Amino acid sequence: MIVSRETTERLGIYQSLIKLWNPKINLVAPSTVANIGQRHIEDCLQVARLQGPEQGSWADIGSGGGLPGIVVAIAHAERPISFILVESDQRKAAFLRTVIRETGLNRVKVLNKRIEAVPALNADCISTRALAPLPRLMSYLELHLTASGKAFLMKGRQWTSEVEEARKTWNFDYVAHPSRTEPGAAILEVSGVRHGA
Ligand SMILES: C[S@@+](CC[C@H](N)C(=O)[O-])C[C@H]1O[C@@H](n2cnc3c(N)ncnc32)[C@H](O)[C@@H]1O
Repeated sequence: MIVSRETTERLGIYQSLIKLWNPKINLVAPSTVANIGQRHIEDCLQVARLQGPEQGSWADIGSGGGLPGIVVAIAHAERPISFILVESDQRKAAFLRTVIRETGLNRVKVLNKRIEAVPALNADCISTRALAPLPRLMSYLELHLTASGKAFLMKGRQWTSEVEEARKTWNFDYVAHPSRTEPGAAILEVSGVRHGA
């Protein structure tokens, strides 16, 4: 992926805002602030490098400080995709709105609600990192992903056992993309989610 000057500038603004707000609202673990570029930005750019939609709608759920939602929205700013960042915490939602304003991301909106309380989003793509175990994520995907849509779920080292657990109650197809930033972790590309083993 070629990273344009505009993308680099926006990512720079985003990192500065995380550093500014982090002492007050803990967007990322304080121990990782010195290494935001590799630990968070590069980690999330991996999602943008996978084969995602060229247009349509993309929901990032449990966005927190915008990881991976803001990073992907910056990387795909030229694509006609409307992004929606779902985040239940009011202060984090305020942070996300500030980032959107300061970076001029005009296709990104914030929904300050719990994902379970949001009417079906019919998203073409859903992303998430560190929100919930896979079985619970499946129920969110069933509700909010279009039938032909796909999800990118950033999972830690325990992803194989989470897949096993989810398989007990859910049918789904997946491809595991090994993480380049965290050994053993993976980005699960999931589609065809339906209830029943
Ligand atoms: C562990 S943080 C991860 C944040 C971000 N995705 C990251 O990787 O840094 C989980 C975030 O999800 C939000 N959250 C938790 N449950 C939620 C729900 N049911 N609906 C919407 N947001 C939720 C929390 O407020 C928190 O900001």
